[in-house]
Amino acid sequence: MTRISSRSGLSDTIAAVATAPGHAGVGVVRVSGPEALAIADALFAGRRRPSQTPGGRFLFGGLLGAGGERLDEGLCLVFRAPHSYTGEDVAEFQTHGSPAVLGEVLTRALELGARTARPGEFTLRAYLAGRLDLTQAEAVLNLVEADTETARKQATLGLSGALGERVDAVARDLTLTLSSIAALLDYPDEGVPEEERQTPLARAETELEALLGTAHAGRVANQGARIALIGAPNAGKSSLLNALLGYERSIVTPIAGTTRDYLEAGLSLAGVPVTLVDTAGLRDTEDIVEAAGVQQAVRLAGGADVVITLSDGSQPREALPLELPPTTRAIHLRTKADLPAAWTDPEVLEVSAATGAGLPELRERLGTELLGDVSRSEAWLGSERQADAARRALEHVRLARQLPDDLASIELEEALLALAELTGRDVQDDVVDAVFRNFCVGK
Ligand SMILES: Nc1nc2c(c(=O)[nH]1)N(C=O)[C@@H](CNc1ccc(C(=O)N[C@@H](CCC(=O)O)C(=O)O)cc1)CN2
Ligand SMILES: Nc1nc2c(ncn2[C@@H]2O[C@H](COP(=O)(O)OP(=O)(O)OP(=O)(O)O)[C@@H](O)[C@H]2O)c(=O)[nH]1
Ligand SMILES: [Mg+2]
Repeated sequence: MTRISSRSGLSDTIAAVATAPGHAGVGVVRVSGPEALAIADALFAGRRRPSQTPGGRFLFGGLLGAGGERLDEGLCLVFRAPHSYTGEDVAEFQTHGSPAVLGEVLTRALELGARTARPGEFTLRAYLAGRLDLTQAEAVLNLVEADTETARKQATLGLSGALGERVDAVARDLTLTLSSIAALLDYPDEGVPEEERQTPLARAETELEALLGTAHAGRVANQGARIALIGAPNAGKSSLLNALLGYERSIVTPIAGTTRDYLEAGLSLAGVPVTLVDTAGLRDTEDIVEAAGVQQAVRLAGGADVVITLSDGSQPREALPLELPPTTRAIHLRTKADLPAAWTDPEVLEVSAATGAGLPELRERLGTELLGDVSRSEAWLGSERQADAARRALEHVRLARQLPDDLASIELEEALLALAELTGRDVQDDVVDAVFRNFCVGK
């Protein structure tokens, strides 16, 4: 991917295919910048010239090659600055969704003076035009990549500006405190009344803590999570994987040691994209293939976001031959609940892959482990970059609460800088570049 520098070449006109590679009903080429409508005039022949068409309209007509031949028939959408996604003049060509047509239309736009858009450059332009803040731009990225309901909901919330508003509310409290400190600095004997200083700061601290509490859920919603199934041979790991998936993905037999190589399968759980990992049953074994599988299982348990341990409820209980680190998010299951129980434990969830008993409860527990108890109607932090900035802001606010007025001011300025970086209101070019580098071309 080309490295972008966010402020260079912004007066150019850019073009890209906006739809996914491959064949589809309709495909879109987008052109944005000062020459967009002039390019459209040369590329498109309809009832009217695009440059003579008011913004917000579409034209039906022919898309023309260099010799005036028809490449396809399609639509031209006309947007006029500042009333477009980027804030610039934009022409969109909606063609039949063939890579051949889209490739030739794009080539023609480039011949007519556009240059290929860099990854995320349409959205970058929207950000630089002040139409989106950086949290909204990142929400666009998360929305394009969303596969599941929770990811989609959070991205839509972020796109509406809800996350930026949460951050701005904190920033207002910090500014308020800073100004009351500044107003009293000339009167060194007075100091800011404790209450005037602590109330907004306490509120800011609480809100930043709440925001940071959403970072894990945000990461899981956007990146997904890995859930490893761990237990002795025959505990019912593969059966549970199949039951959760709703189809027979993994081989199940009464022979202990059936699963040797690990196996992954994707599904949506709690509206979150999840990879379930079935592993070899843990035991000492002479079989070198199985032993390698057991080693893998231990490694997979270590790398999983959640570990589900399974113990056969119809057999005498045996301890898991594996120490999970105390920080592991683990759910313990007693399997084969349809059979007479050889043991019970109120701490352990009972499930039966055979009857489906306990699976709704298991899905709910998994939802809690994955997302925590954050409110789904509030905006969550949507990237590591945002979480990092929020963390720095929180540290400065905490310090400010313990320091005398003049030193507190310095910490509050720092906290405000971190928040401005979060929303992108005041941010270094390289941070912006790093955000947009993750986009695809055409977005
Ligand atoms: N064809 C197409 N569909 C798309 C986009 C696009 O660029 N093209 N979008 C891009 O990712 C998203 C929609 N986002 C957009 C946001 C603002 C404007 C826009 O023109 N706004 C003007 C006019 C508003 C109005 O007419 O009410 C404005 O805000 O002034 C267009 C698309 C999703 N669907
Ligand atoms: N009655 C009953 N039998 C089950 C249940 N789940 C699994 N079994 C049986 O238990 C045996 C082992 O099941 P698997 O799912 O292959 O167990 P596993 O943990 O994957 O075993 P390995 O791959 O050998 O480690 C099979 O005969 C299953 O039919 C259940 O919920 N109820
Ligand atoms: Mg198995």
